[in-house]
Amino acid sequence: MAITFKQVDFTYQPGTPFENKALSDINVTIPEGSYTALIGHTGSGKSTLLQHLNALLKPTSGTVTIGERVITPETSNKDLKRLRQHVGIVFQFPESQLFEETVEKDIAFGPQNFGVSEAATLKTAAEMLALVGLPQELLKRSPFDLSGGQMRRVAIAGVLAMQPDVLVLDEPTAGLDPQGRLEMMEIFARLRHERHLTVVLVTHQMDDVANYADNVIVMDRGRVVKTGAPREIFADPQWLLDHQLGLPKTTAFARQLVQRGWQFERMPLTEDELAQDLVAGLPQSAFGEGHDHDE
Ligand SMILES: Nc1ncnc2c1ncn2[C@@H]1O[C@H](COP(=O)(O)OP(=O)(O)OP(=O)(O)O)[C@@H](O)[C@H]1O
Repeated sequence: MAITFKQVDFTYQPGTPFENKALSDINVTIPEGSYTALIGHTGSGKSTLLQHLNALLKPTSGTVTIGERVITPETSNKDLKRLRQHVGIVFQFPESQLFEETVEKDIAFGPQNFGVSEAATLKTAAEMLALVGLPQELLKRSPFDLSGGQMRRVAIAGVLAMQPDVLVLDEPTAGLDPQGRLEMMEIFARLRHERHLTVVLVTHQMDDVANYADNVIVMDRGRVVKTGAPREIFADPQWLLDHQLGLPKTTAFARQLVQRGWQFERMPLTEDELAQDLVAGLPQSAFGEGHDHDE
């Protein structure tokens, strides 16, 4: 499901002393099936744009087309339930929204609200728990007895239980340890392929952008200032610095090598690319006996 913004402005609390224009003239498409990263320094408008993806906020002017549905400033709040089923948003620290007595009931809550039978929703809950990498014995436990990382996975399972076409993630790894972060990011990558999801990731982690995204939207002061593949976005470090953004660690390291005379045919973005390029650029004598350089 693609989502397209046309000439979208959004102003918080218009006509009051707190009036704040958070989005200006947004024209951008999130292509169906893409893994789109939304980046920009703090206060640039990412969360505001994100809330337009399922009409939690409606544009002050312009249109947002979500699949077939066109959202305008006049769109009524009624009748948005279906849309919200198609676009699932995992907000920051989603575990804070858990509330049911058991994990199973929490995951089943959304589909039950849509009138799905209890038996079917409990089956879905079990499936979704497995999908986020948690064991079935947690189903009957209270979500409040789980670790923070497990609680977050349960909350994500609850969003997935609605079978969304688009999964929107607002800094989903915030506060997790490195292993937890990696596992979480791998779950999203797997889900994207298995369930043919369109993924939108709001993040400050440039390594995650380099490793997972195939499309990037850069925001600055309420405007989209650049869109493109990660390689295009990370090609100009000075531009990134000017917009208070960094480079992926691998690219930053590769730049250090370039300053010392190393030549890359393309700037490596991921550890894998860096390792390949380094090995390809080293003389055979750098390797132990028996190593096949082209392996
Ligand atoms: N409820 C609100 N009322 C008024 N202004 C708001 C509200 N929410 C956000 N803003 C303002 O809108 C602008 C964009 O904020 P937004 O939260 O979308 O940025 P962000 O890029 O998501 O930031 P962060 O990376 O810190 O989460 C900021 O100037 C912010 O202060």
